[in-house]
Amino acid sequence: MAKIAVLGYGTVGSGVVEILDANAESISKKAGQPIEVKSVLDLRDFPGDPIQEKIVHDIDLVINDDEIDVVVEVMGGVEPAFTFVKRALEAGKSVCTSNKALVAAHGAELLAMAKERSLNFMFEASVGGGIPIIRPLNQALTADEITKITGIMNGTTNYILTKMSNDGSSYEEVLKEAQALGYAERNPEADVEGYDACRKIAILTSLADGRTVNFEEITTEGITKISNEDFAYARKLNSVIKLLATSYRKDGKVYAITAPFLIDTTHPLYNVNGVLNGIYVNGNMVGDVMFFGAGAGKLPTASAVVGDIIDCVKHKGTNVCVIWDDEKLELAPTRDEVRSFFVRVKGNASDTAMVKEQFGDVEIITVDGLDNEFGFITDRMTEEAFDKAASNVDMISRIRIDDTKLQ
Ligand SMILES: NC(=O)c1ccc[n+]([C@@H]2O[C@H](COP(=O)([O-])OP(=O)(O)OC[C@H]3O[C@@H](n4cnc5c(N)ncnc54)[C@H](OP(=O)(O)O)[C@@H]3O)[C@@H](O)[C@H]2O)c1
Ligand SMILES: N[C@@H](CCO)C(=O)O
Repeated sequence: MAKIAVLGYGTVGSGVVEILDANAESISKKAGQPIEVKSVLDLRDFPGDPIQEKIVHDIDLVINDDEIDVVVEVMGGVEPAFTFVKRALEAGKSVCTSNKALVAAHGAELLAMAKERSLNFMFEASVGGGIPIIRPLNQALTADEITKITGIMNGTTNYILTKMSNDGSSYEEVLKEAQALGYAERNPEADVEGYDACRKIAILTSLADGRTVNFEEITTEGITKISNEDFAYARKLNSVIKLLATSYRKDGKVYAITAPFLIDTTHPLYNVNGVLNGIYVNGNMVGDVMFFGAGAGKLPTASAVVGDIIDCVKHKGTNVCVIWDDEKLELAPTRDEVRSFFVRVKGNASDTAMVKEQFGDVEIITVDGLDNEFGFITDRMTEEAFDKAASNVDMISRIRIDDTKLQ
């Protein structure tokens, strides 16, 4: 019998307990022994909940319990999660977490601590909820040099963008729904301002490269400025607006960005809607690979955590090697990136001289009901050249265009 402790009995933590109970028999077969939740650390009591007798409020009761082999950190935030996880590893316990804030900030250090002690630090649920993406990068795709990762990596914002686009729902209303469904972060600013997706692409890029990406250096824009007018133009262009987190390697440099992008029907992520996430990976040998599934929510996320718990139990005494060290991976500047942009400007669609002077002979796009403005799509140009040209027109908004295609 393997005994574990769960830190945090919220959306994910309660899902972990539920799955270990519901699938106890098959999990026991796969792990080679039954897995029992010995204690659950939380700030609250849960009277009436079957877990109530296992609730503890003092982390020392977990750390000092020699029967506990695996600690599952699903509280969120960097502190005290970081301290608790370090203490668990120092006490000889493997750790599984869904906490991307923790992994993006301290992944390399915690992996090194686990390796030194023949333990494991696993974090499959930290990116893409229930979608397997960490293990594929660590194991199945290691023959390749990863040339590009681009994905919809935040369920909350994809849910919001899908509902706003398809049903015309208001931003505030759909954000509340996403919170009620357990998708959003405790402070949903992390979702809607793109910080959560930024941390996820930092984790994936660090795993793909083996060096650490500082997530704070990734250009990051959220979805809060996307308007119903933007969706109207997107529809006219047979396109949708998605929050993409992307990194790619070009001419020996690595670029990374998290921002809303306009994508058309030929894009591999065009049909990834609602809370679903989709992650496209290109390897220099395998070519294109796609990962798709529930990106957030109690049971999908907990499923990925329990997969890690089983792996930790199976590998007790053996470190499953993950190459991610603390050497810094320098990112190339966003201003050098080349792409097209969709732009909305103020003015009459018959008076486009200034736009054409700056951007060349672009095709003018108008939408019925949107007066005194028009849109256009630029040729491919650097971000720096775009910003310079855009400063000379009366721009309302711009959305980058991603033209990833399955090859
Ligand atoms: N929800 C998802 O779909 C999802 C998906 C993937 C990853 N994640 C990640 O998984 C983690 C947990 O998310 P969640 O949605 O399950 O959050 P949650 O519902 O807020 O649950 C967190 C739980 O931890 C407890 N907690 C917080 N600080 C604590 C402390 N210092 N000591 C003991 N207990 C503490 C909270 O108690 P109180 O409520 O009393 O504060 C709460 O019960 C986060 O890192 C999140 O980013 C979530
Ligand atoms: N808040 C996150 C949870 C899953 O990481 C999201 O919406 O994707």
